[in-house]
Amino acid sequence: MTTTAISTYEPLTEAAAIELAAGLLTEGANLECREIGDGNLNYVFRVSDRESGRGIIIKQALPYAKVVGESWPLTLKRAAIEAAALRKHGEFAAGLVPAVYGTDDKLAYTVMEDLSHLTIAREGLIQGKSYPKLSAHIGEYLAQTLFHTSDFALHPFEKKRLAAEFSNPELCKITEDLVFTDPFFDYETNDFEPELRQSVEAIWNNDSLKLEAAKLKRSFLTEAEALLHGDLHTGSIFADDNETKVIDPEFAFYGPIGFDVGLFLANLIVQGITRNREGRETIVRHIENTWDVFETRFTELWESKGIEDFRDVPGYRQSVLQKIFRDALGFAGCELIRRTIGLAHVKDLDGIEDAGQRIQFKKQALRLGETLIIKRSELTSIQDVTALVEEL
Ligand SMILES: Nc1ncnc2c1ncn2[C@@H]1O[C@H](COP(=O)(O)OP(=O)(O)O)[C@@H](O)[C@H]1O
Ligand SMILES: CSC[C@H]1O[C@H](OP(=O)(O)O)[C@H](O)[C@@H]1O
Repeated sequence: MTTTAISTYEPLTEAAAIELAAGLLTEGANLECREIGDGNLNYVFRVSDRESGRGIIIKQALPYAKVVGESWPLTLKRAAIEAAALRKHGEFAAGLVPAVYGTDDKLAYTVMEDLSHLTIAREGLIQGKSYPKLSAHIGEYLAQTLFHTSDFALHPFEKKRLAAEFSNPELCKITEDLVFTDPFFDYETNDFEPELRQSVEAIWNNDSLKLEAAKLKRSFLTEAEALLHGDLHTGSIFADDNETKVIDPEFAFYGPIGFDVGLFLANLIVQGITRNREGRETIVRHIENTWDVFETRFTELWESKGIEDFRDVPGYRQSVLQKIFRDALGFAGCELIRRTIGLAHVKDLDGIEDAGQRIQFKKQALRLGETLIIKRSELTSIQDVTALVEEL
């Protein structure tokens, strides 16, 4: 795709987005455009042909975090990272990410496949949808993207080249602060109802919990295991009954494999907390199936494509998967806590209108988060985890 005549960064308008899209949609098409971004950080323009309804998406980074405003400057490079991660992950999980049609680093935008025929999984799950293929698809996505970008599959030179290409310090700092640090201290970014103060202060005063959070943060800071999505929550997944597409990898970087796995599990758990017994079963099955599919496919890839000299040493693969599982539970615990009392909440919980019920669910989320962090070495199977959700 060619770049525009605009030579310096400026935020796109709907009219400018139509101009950019004109060459990509059918010539002479009668185009319309709407800014549809509902995330925390970026503009998302949908340009479509009024007659056919066919569209494309132009996602543009702003030089600051949209949710806070200009007082929180943020690198424009995140747009290039997101496009490169979509392309790299697409090499291994084709069909599970949107196609990228073009990028412009100066204007910090990516042109990609329009997925408007699907629904954001968080929204659908809140409405009670079950998405029968969601966990099989995400388990597959996790195994393919994480295995193929790790030292288990790549020559060490290529792995380190990719790790350098995906250096993403500003976005990582957001996660280091908002997921791993701020919720564990009385910091002003935190945001919670007064009814939760007692539970929150118990977290701030719990040194054993904080010790484990510190270890998890250190893993996130130091363990360059694979190219992560970096923010794999259910708001970053489009789905229907047959299709699943993972979007928004602007937090991509080389980090611990369990982080992507844990974030997805945590966001399923949050949804499970809000459901009645029957609805919760669907979520429990998704939690179990995500791990089962991930573990099975990772094992197959290990055996068929693994290049590590120690690959066939008895017990090595099992120890790698055990570490990923343990890390995933710890990271899931941190995600549960930060989505409840940190800066960035989730609609699954905040959208509950009955205040008493909302507070009860949030307390459950905090308790489960603490348990996953503290007991991550004792929970040895995914059924140990789902038992905790079923017991609620
Ligand atoms: N490829 C796409 N097709 C259709 N809608 C999209 C697409 N990408 C993003 N969107 C819409 O824009 C919203 C925000 O996109 P997202 O990538 O999550 O932005 P942010 O980085 O700001 O969180 C999504 O929730 C979805 O509604
Ligand atoms: C100020 S960024 C807060 C939060 O937003 C990101 O999510 P998304 O881009 O999907 O809206 C990420 O989870 C950050 O932690």
